[in-house]
Amino acid sequence: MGLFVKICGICSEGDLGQISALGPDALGFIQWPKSKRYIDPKAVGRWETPEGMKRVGVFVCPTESELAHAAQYGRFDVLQVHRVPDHWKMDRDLFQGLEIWRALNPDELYHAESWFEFDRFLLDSYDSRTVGGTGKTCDWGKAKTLVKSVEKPILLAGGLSPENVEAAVAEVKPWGVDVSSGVETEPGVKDMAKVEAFIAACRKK
Ligand SMILES: O=C(O)c1ccccc1NCC(=O)[C@H](O)[C@H](O)COP(=O)(O)O
Repeated sequence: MGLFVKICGICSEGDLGQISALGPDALGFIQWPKSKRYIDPKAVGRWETPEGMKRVGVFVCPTESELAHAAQYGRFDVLQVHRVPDHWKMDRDLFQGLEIWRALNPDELYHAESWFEFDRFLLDSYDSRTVGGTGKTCDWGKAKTLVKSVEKPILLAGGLSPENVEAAVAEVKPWGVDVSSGVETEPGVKDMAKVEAFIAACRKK
């Protein structure tokens, strides 16, 4: 299988339609109300997406009831959680059939004991002022070490763009990549030329 590509922070049905046509593997919808990219799960639920393209709901330290509500209304396939405490657990039985991805920054190696709970990991940069969509690259050297040492698939995120994604993939060798601000004109508004260039760079052999 080739590199898995996720375009995150989609806020409108118009952007969604155009991005879907460009063929990424996953589409991300921010479920954190403080984000400029927040989108109501009920709106997401009304939007159609191509068969097999994963719908990812992105949360910050969510409660189980918040996850259940959004998963139901947004029709998500994946729940991606950011900033959950070290020993955060969830009742996987309540979310059967859904994948759970955990966002980490490359310094959080010490989370290892709770890693088995998650299906995938997303390595993102850390910013004390906000959570995701920062446009800041994370430490690719540390990310590379993590990719080698952790058995589960890892997506690299943080500050990726059409210009640097090939170099990032060559260095880190992640299972997948995730981008948001590197393909935007402003927070929540995607630039289709950049999305297309990003996906093309990811698909280059
Ligand atoms: O994008 C947001 O506003 C956001 C807010 C809260 C939690 C996560 C958020 N984004 C998550 C993502 O998966 C982004 O794609 C990832 O952080 C990379 O962002 P960027 O550096 O802008 O490419």
